[in-house]
Amino acid sequence: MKHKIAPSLLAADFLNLQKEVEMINNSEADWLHMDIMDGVFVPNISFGFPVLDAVKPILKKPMDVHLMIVEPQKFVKEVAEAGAYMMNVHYEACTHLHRTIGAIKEAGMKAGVTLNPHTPISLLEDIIQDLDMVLLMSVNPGFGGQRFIEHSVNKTARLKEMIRAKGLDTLIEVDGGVNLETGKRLLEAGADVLVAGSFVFSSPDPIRTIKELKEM
Ligand SMILES: O=C(CO)[C@H](O)[C@H](O)COP(=O)(O)O
Ligand SMILES: [Fe+2]
Repeated sequence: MKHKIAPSLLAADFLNLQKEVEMINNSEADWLHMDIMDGVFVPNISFGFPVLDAVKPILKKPMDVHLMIVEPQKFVKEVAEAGAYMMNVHYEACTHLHRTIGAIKEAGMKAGVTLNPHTPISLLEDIIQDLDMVLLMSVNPGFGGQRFIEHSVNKTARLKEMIRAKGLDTLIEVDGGVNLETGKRLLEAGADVLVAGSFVFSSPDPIRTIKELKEM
C-alpha cells in the first residue's frame, strides 16, 4: 500500500484558513491532520471544535483528529459530529482505553491510539488488536516545528514487527519533525502515514512539497 500524507493544520495560516483547506483539497494529501490541545495534557492550546466545524463543509479529504487533551472520552460525540474519520487519543490520557476505543468505533469513527516519545510500544500488547491505527509521536506533543527525535525510527520498526507478528493490518502514523529526510527513513522502517506541519505549510510551494512527500 502506498503511504499516506497528512498535513497538519497547526502550521497553517489561520487568517486564511479557507485558502489553506482549498490548497489541501487540490493537493495529493490523503488526510488533513487536526491537533486539538487543552493546555493541560500538553503545555499549549491550539484550537477546538468551532474550527473543525468550520472546516468540515469545505474539506474534501478525511479528517484525522489528534486529541492532546485530558479525558478525551468526554468528547467522542463532538469529534464525530465535527466529521472526523479517525479519532486519535493519547494512551497516557486514558484510564479506560478499551472502553474509549469502543465508544469511538460506536460513534462511527476509526480509532487510533497515540504514544508519547517515552511511552513503550509494549503497552499496546493487549489493545492493538482493537485499533485501526497507532500514532507515534516523534516530538514531544504540544508544538509544531520541533526537532525530530531519532529514536522514533527504531520505534516504528519495532511496532511494525509487533503488528506483523500478530497478523494485524493496523496502520502506523508518525507525527513531528517530518521532512523528506526523516520521512524517508520512517517509511523504510514501516510507517504508513506521515504527518507534516511546518515542512508543508512553511514551504513556498506547499502543493509541490506534498507531492514530494507523496512520491518519496
Ligand atoms: O501533534 C503535533 C504537535 O504536538 C503536530 O501534529 C506536529 O507537531 C506537526 O508539526 P511539525 O511537522 O511542524 O513537527
Ligand atoms: Fe498531531
